Amino acid sequence: MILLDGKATAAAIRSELKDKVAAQEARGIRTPGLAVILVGEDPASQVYVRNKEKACENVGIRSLAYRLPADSTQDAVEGLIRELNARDDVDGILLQLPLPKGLDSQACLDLIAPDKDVDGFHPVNMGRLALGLPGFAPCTPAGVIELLRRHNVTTSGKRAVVIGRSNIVGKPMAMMLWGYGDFANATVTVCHSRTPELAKLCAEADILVAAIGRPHFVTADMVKDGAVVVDVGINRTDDGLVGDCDFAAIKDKVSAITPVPGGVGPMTIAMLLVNTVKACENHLGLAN
Ligand SMILES: Nc1nc(=O)c2c([nH]1)NC[C@@H]1CN(c3ccc(C(=O)N[C@@H](CCC(=O)O)C(=O)O)cc3)C=[N+]21
Repeated sequence: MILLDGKATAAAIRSELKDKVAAQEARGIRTPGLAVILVGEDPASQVYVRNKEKACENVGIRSLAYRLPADSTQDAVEGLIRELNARDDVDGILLQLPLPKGLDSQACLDLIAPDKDVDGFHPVNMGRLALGLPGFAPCTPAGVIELLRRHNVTTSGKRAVVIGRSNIVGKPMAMMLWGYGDFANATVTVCHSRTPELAKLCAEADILVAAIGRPHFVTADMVKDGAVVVDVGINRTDDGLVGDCDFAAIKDKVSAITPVPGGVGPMTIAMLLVNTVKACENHLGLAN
């Protein structure tokens, strides 16, 4: 069994980015800038935002944090986004989700300039992904693809099953497994809460991606012998942070599996940094 080590892979990506940013800086090219907007005091979001700031610092990306009160108006959040859209020193804008109740997150995301949308959530970038055009892909599925690629997991011609159809993970994940650049080329099925015989379908998967948000949802009977299992779940339970898969029960059946923590999570942040460096290169007219 191969452990798909997201923590180590993310560290390797950060180190590559760090060298790239340092080399550009040495040539007098300005460093990439990422603006992170956090509205409210959700404790998990605060931890994520702090981790993103640390990751930026680690690779030499300037991070600008904007912390707005939980009772901010829609106009206040939109005003900040417009201001950041107009700033030449801001290459990427990340609006930490979820927003406090009463705020319209889609309206905010729609306002982020697509060339600064390093989360890949803007309809233009989702559309570009669907069409196979260059743009920004959402960081979590992009991180999964990169993790598979760097571990030489064969996806071409394989049967992939994605559990979950969210706009930020399941949907873009399925599109990327169909084909992403010259990678993937899998045959993809997306299942969800109303899929009949979900367990049976999953058990046919060569590659199984779990993005449901329910601890230990994927049990041993749902996993084919020798399958590659990617666990996107981040569930905070009394037993600590657990994924969507019953890792202990399936680890001996699989050919490869991601741990939680230390799997997809760190890759998500690494891809945010990749997208930010790419946004900066695009803004400066450098090839990437
Ligand atoms: N605009 C926006 N973009 C996001 O990308 C975004 C978001 N909003 N809202 C919340 C989710 C969640 N997310 C995670 C990123 C890293 C870890 C991560 O690194 N997890 C560590 C554990 C960290 C811990 O202990 O909590 C791991 O899995 O090893 C987890 C979750 C990004 N999100």
